[in-house]
Amino acid sequence: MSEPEDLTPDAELAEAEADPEATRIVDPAAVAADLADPEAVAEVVAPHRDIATGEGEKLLEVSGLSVEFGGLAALDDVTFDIKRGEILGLIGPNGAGKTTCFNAITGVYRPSAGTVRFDGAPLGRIKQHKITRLGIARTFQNVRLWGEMTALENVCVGTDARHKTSVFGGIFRTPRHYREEHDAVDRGMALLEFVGIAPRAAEKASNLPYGDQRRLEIARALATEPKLLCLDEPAAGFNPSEKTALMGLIQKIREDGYTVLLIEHDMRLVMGVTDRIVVLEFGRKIAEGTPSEIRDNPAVIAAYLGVPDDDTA
Ligand SMILES: Nc1ncnc2c1ncn2[C@@H]1O[C@H](COP(=O)(O)OP(=O)(O)OP(=O)(O)O)[C@@H](O)[C@H]1O
Repeated sequence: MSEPEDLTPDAELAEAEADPEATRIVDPAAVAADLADPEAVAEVVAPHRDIATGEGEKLLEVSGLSVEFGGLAALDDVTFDIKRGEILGLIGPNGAGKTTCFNAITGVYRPSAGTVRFDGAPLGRIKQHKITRLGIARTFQNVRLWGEMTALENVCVGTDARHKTSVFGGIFRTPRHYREEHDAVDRGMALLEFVGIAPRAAEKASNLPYGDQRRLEIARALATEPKLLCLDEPAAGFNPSEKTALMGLIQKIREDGYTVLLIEHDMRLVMGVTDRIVVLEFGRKIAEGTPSEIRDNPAVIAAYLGVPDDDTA
């Protein structure tokens, strides 16, 4: 079967990939002229997502969630919800149960009690990869990328989660397979531009500066077209100006129609970017409210007392 002409990967990108002497820096405007237009990029980044939940209604409902490790209750009867279109912060001192809560929602851990409903249906005992397909994507506390793959390839792997081509289609290179491959490259480039690292598309992920690796992780998570994006300490290791830039990116992600669950240690960032905050301590929810309500909440102040600002979350 011959390759349909309009479905071949962009020539510039293929050339850059083939030339070992190349600087490995891709000019995004040469790969796709549309990347120069932020609105066009935002549209490609957030295509129509099939979300049953209405704007402002509960997208995720966590109810009575408990997780135990041996005798230790890492999460104890925790209840909260995330409304579609909001940025919800999940904070608490070290060991409070934030990551455990993420892991229980995303199918890494099995809760010992409680339920999680997502987009109107119970998640139950669903496997991790199925949760991605249902529309929950996450980044990790420690960056997890395919270091030997380029930035663009890392993102295209994310778009793969949405592809419909069967194994047969992949082996025999059906027109649909080519179309999806081409779409993945276009969308991958738009995602890299959206998070601010398109010029580094052809660089190996392991060669990217740390801050760009964190942005790449976010792009890869967005590539799966999630209904809910879970960010686990995305500003870890960032300097103040990188943190400010990250706040801008998180706001941009929300403006593009995504719902965000954010675990973050930096209080300035959490207070500045979230709509509501849930506070955990020793596995239990001790407070919930707007950033200003949380800032003045005596239980929260007590939980953090004596802990310098940058070490809290
Ligand atoms: N896989 C595990 N096995 C045993 N105990 C665990 C496991 N994961 C977490 N814990 C324990 O559960 C509790 C909650 O940990 P968790 O990592 O969820 O906290 P956290 O709020 O995310 O902390 P941090 O801010 O330090 O990342 C801690 O006491 C931790 O030691």
